[in-house]
Amino acid sequence: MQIKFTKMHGCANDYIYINCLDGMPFDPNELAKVMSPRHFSVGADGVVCICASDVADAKMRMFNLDGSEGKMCGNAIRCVGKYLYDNGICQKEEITIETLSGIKTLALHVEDGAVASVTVQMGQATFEPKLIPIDDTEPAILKEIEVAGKTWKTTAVSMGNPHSVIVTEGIDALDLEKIGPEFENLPYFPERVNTEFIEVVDRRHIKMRVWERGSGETYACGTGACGSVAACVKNGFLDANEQVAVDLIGGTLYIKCCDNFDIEMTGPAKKVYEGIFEYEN
Ligand SMILES: N[C@@H](CCC[C@H](N)C(=O)O)C(=O)O
Repeated sequence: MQIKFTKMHGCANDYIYINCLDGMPFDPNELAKVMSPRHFSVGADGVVCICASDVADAKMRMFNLDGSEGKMCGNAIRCVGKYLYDNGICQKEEITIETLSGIKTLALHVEDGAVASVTVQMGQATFEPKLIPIDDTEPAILKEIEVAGKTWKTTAVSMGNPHSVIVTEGIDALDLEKIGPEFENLPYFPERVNTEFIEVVDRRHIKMRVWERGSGETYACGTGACGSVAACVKNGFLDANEQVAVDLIGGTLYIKCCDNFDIEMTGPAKKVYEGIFEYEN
């Protein structure tokens, strides 16, 4: 079977985008496992299928490198907006996308006829699973966990998908290939977890590295950046209603967390190339 695809990325969190508006003639979990491995195949952090929706302009389904399905992907949803606009499928500057964690509204920022960046209303961050007691009158109490012989403080946040946010120092030196899998598979998170390692630079600026559930270390994670800013606001490191720059290996995302923890994310969306994959299934 020949599968036409477009390689795109948001802050170097790269996925293989497949137009499934007329149907999906393959098993997407299996396809993600075949197309994603770097050096042996197309190579990406996973596969994103752009599907028809009855309730929004389109539906996004995203699959991690290991074939597992994610409920939401902040970097991919911006690229889906760009794909729909630039290909003349939906040429509105405000569009809606259905995801497994609800319908998201996107504002597309168009330059020279093509989408350059996108602002997404990501919905509300919630402090779940309730790994830590949350008292609205006090900063969140960070849960102490033991991983790789060290004590870390984590705040669990859901952006529709699960995140464990760790504020620490010296994130550039962390050996994520070694410690990442231990965090991903902590018993607190039966569905595994995405883990963000954060350094607070100042009240408008943080640095982040991420170990993603199902994909390993990626150069950026949109939902992770949103969850991290929410956790930092909850714990008093950052202020609500201010735009915060989140520096990732692959670029910068701008995140605003409102008083009620509704989150807005702005970042780039880039197309790299189109191709045809010969799928021997
Ligand atoms: N890179 C993503 C998140 C992808 C899904 C995640 N690995 C999960 O399984 O929850 C983003 O930009 O948000």
